[in-house]
Amino acid sequence: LLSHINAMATHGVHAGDTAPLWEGAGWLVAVLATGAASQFILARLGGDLVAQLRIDLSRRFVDLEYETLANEKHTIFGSLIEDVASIAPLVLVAPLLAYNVLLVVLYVSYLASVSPPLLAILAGFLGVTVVASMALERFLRRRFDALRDANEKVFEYFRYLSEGKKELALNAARAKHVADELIRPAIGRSRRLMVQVHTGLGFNEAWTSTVIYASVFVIVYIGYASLALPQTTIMRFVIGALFLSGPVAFIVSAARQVGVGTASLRHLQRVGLDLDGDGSSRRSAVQGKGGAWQRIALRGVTYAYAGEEEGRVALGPIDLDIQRGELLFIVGGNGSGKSTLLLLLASLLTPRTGELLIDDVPLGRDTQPHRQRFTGVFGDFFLFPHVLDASGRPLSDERIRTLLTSLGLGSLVQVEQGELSKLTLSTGQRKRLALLQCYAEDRDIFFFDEWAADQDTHFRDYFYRTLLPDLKAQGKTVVAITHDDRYFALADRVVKLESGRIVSDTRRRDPGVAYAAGDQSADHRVG
Ligand SMILES: Nc1ncnc2c1ncn2[C@@H]1O[C@H](COP(=O)(O)OP(=O)(O)OP(=O)(O)O)[C@@H](O)[C@H]1O
Repeated sequence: LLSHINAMATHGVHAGDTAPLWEGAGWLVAVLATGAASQFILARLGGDLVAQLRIDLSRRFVDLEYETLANEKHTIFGSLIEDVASIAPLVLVAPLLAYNVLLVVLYVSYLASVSPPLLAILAGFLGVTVVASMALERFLRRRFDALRDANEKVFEYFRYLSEGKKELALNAARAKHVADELIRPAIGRSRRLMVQVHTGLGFNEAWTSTVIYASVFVIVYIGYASLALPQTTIMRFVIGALFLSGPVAFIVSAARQVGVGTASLRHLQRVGLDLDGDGSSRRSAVQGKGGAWQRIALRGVTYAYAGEEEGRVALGPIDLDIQRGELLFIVGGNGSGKSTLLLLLASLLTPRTGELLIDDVPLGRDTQPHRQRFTGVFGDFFLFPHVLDASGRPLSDERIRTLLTSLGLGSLVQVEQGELSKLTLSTGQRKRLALLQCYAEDRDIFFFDEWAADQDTHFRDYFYRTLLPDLKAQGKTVVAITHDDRYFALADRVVKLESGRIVSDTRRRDPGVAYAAGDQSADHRVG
């Protein structure tokens, strides 16, 4: 089309000659057809790439160690929203960039056929633009990273708004503090950085189009004044150079998506979600089974959370042996390390020093099979609506209904194809639903982090006197964190923590006795 327009412009058109019109129309149809086809292919490719990116990212979130984000829940929230949203355009723009680079190559080869000396002048101008753009990109890179971090802070404060809604509704002074002292400055910082980077990029775009017009101006001038080229050559070249400005402008403007997207890629790398890494090894182990065991032991284990001051440990050093089938209570004051101990036992945290042994064999690096031995309810548990068995299959509706009834939830929650109808219950009722999930999973070790704290007296009693002994009777190992001292006597063993150390480890001499006296009423037997 370009060459046809050039031929018409340089040779002229005779009055009444419709042939060039038809030829032009033919070329335009070809441009439309190939343009539409390429856009369709690009859209499909872009859609596939974005979908693949989302699948990859969510898989990596699943694979990511709990420990990595233990202190930074807002990071995961922000990454899922911000990073996916900004990497997607980067992925989408990649094929378009390739397409425009190809156009540039085609136009340049056409221009080379028109006039190599004029192309050399144009290349000089474009070279300056490319070098200036690259320098700007390097300069803005740190700003883009700072912008990503500033947005992270904004997300953290947004979380205050959703999770602290009730507190904020009650306390106008706090609501004002969050809005004026936290959110507004954080948004202000993000806005400043956004203005800086987009001003820089906008300046670069304006500069690039000026350079292209300047190059056309200089080409016309030098073409006539110094190189004494024929008018037709200069005109053909100028039209070609103006065609070239479109793809060049696109490539320069893509720097926005590239800048934001690569900042998000670097952010993912920082939080351990590197898209280049290979998560397949851990994924392959997910299906692994725990295997038979008799004793889990911690030897000289210490743990310190990231960001804690040097030398301060949350737990340890600790030595602890747990026998299969034991009903163990972990007790102690707030912050004494009970939850941390539980996370270490389940190898959700990795000891800083010491090791976890299964039947005297160190656990090693592949912790997945060991984790499959555990099911339980964390202090800050999350409730999934789908009830699955140990191998991930939906539990039968009939079985779920039986469990719901035994947990006093039969009339509150319906079930259809393994999915619970609602999770919006009271805190105590939600904990019972969480317990239902544990029964569905039916693993070797059941753990409970202050499960009974939100239960009414009846259910609390039922938990300690019926549920826990039932689990033990089924051969399960039970580790329960508790403050309910009136039930301590029901455990086989009570381990007490203080300031991260075990200060007492008491075993009952006759583990059978207390259970014989326990409440075994049929209407509350689970399963
Ligand atoms: N995610 C975390 N990041 C940093 N420090 C933590 C984190 N979780 C716990 N800690 C610290 O580790 C220590 C032990 O905490 P842990 O939650 O294990 O105590 P706990 O005995 O379960 O307390 P509680 O009875 O209040 O639940 C505390 O000093 C606490 O400040």
